[in-house]
Amino acid sequence: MKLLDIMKPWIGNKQIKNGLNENSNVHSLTIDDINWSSSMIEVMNDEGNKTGEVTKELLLYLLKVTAMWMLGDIMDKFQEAVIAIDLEGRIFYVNRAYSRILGVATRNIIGRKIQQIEPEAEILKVIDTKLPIIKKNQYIKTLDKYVSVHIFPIEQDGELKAVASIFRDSTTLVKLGQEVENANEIAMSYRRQMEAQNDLGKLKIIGNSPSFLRTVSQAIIVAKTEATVLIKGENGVGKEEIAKVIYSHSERKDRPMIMVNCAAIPENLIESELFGYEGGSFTGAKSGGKMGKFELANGGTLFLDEIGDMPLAMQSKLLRVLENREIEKIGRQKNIPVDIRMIAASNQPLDILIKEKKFRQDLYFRLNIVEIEVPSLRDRREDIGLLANYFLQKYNKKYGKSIVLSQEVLSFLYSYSWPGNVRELQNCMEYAGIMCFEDTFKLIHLPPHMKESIGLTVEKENEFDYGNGTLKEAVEAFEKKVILSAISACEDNRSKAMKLLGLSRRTFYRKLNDYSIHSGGK
Ligand SMILES: Nc1ncnc2c1ncn2[C@@H]1O[C@H](COP(=O)(O)OP(=O)(O)OP(=O)(O)O)[C@@H](O)[C@H]1O
Repeated sequence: MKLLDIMKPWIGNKQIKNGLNENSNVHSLTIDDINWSSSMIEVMNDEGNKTGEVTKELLLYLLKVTAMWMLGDIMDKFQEAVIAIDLEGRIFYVNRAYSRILGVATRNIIGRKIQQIEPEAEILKVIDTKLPIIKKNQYIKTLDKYVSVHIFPIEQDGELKAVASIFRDSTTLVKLGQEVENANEIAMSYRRQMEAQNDLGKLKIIGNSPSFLRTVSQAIIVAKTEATVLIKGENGVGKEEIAKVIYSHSERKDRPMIMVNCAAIPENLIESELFGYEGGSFTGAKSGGKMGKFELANGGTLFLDEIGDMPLAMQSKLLRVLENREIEKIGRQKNIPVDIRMIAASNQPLDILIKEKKFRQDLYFRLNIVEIEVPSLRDRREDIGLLANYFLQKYNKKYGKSIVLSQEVLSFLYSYSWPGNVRELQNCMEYAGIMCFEDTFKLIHLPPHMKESIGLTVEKENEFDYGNGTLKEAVEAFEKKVILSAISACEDNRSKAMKLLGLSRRTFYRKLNDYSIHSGGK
């Protein structure tokens, strides 16, 4: 390999004076032949004949200059920006990518001190520390760009001479990464929704609306933790169902879940119900004592429904349990340690109860570690059809029927305000399951309060004229009316009316005869 051939692209065919013979062929200096111990280096032609001489210093200088040109040209091809500063911070080298990424011309940078351009520049730190810095995806505010930087000291014979920095514009990469992350997030949320849907299938809880699926996803996520959860939502929205989702997805699913409806326990019994008592601790106490719900739930989960109805004195006790994780059993000297995962639910706005001093704020904060809101049925009307059909099938099975929803009822269900939420819808379907003896569930089969809401007349019991006769006459008149309305509700289908009334064939026909009820219910 010819050494000067390497230099050729940079120094061209110019003959180098000052040490090289006028006639020497600079292309013919062969690396392998150089005798570096000599102060003069011989230059040969291609045939191997000596054509001249060059001093070692000059050759070394040429090599350095060439190397710099060469490297400079190579570094200008880099996508990465390169900058080098001396120990005073003066910039003595930048490549083309540097001026492109920073948007400044090289001539405006070379010779300037980096302190004037960027006083806080990381590169300055390396002058003091002599330690390299590697940073990925640093956001540069002034450029609105992300860069990955590698700053390193340049030392010669153990002495720091300069500091260089190579950095890459990683904005596209970072943005791509962010997009991938977003895509992952979306995929995750779809996955969670899918899981939620599968779980709904297993749990027999119905709903496909985004807001309901979000609630279920939240429940599944929080289930894996030990956090106390407060479930909020109107009456009958399915708070208890969500509590079951949390329980069935938690680590404690194999241990008991004890449910307490705080509104259903009389105030004077709530303490003994929750905390239990030792035998003989008060008059009327069972001799063997009683385990409270907390003790029963030990190691498992306690679901306190309607927490807003808990008396204030009990709230203080509950707060103590949550803080100390031990219960004070009535009549017992020593507290009992408990390990309980708490889930509470309320359909009352606790913030208002707090303002009215009916609910302790400190207890609220203790319970409300994670809050889950179950949306009202009004706010997820997409679920109405699904739920209605689910309940109708359930009650069809229970009452041996095969009723289907009519379009008019379905439209009504979608437009109704559902103050009682899912429970009201469930009751409506059960009512139809009992009262409808046709194949189609029509408006007339809706429960009375719903019929009234759309102006359908409802026969009221107290509108019945019992007359002034004997009790027997009044009972007979009433019986006739009930039979007639059953026949009418079943559109003159007597077998259905018979079933609706719960009468045997013989009794039914005897009564038709007794009351002279003939065709068409007349
Ligand atoms: N998504 C659902 N899928 C199927 N059934 C549901 C769903 N949500 C609620 N239900 C049913 O509706 C009824 C009321 O639900 P739940 O008791 O969970 O409501 P809640 O909000 O706890 O009521 P409350 O405010 O009275 O305590 C229950 O019979 C329950 O099984």
